[in-house]
Amino acid sequence: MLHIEELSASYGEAKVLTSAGLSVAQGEVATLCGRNGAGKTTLLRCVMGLHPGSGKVSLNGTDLRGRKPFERARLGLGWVPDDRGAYATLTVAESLALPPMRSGWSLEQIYEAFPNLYARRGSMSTKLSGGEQQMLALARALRMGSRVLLCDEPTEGLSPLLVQRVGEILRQAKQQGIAVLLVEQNLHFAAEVADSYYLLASGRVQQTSPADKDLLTYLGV
Ligand SMILES: Nc1ncnc2c1ncn2[C@@H]1O[C@H](COP(=O)(O)OP(=O)(O)OP(=O)(O)O)[C@@H](O)[C@H]1O
Repeated sequence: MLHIEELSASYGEAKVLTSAGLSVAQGEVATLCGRNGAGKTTLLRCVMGLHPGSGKVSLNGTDLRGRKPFERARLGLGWVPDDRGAYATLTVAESLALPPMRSGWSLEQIYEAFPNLYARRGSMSTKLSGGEQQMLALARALRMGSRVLLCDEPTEGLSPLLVQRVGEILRQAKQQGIAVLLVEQNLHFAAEVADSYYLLASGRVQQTSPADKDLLTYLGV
């Protein structure tokens, strides 16, 4: 579904990605691990078209090179950023009422899956707690009808109960054939949802597994 090949990216002279590649199939959750500063967010940003990169990114066989972020979103990429990206001028209900780009979850489905967002539907998005904003970012991607979710540390700073909720929602998305590229440092959480694991180190990506001692040593867990 999502295929990344020989992706390279830099900030000025500093090379962050050098020939990185990975694939995520329909209904698969692929976890991307790596140390702080390894380039995980940069990789997601390149896939979304938010940072320039050379190499090939394709979605269901469609080459995304040269396409703007909104075009990629229309093709089915959903961005769940680590800074949550809440709209400062919209309430929760207004954020979720934006017309879906594709056929996504209904508002009823969203509010059933995210009861805390239903409770806070009249609040300004930026007044939500960090965890609630994280939920809103995920809810918006599902509401938009995204077929591939690019999730950047969706459990960061969440209470154990909310982490569990995110896990349930990702499993539900998987069952619907949605693919997820998950940047996650919490390997215990990843183990509950992931089908495959990749490690980003020295600008390259290699397939790994949570049982791989090298991975655990590398991540210091
Ligand atoms: N806008 C920027 N300008 C210059 N350098 C940047 C910029 N954004 C990120 N970097 C650098 O690029 C490298 C990769 O950053 P990135 O955020 O992609 O890593 P990461 O693996 O997601 O890290 P973390 O786990 O800490 O979020 C880091 O060394 C970072 O300092």
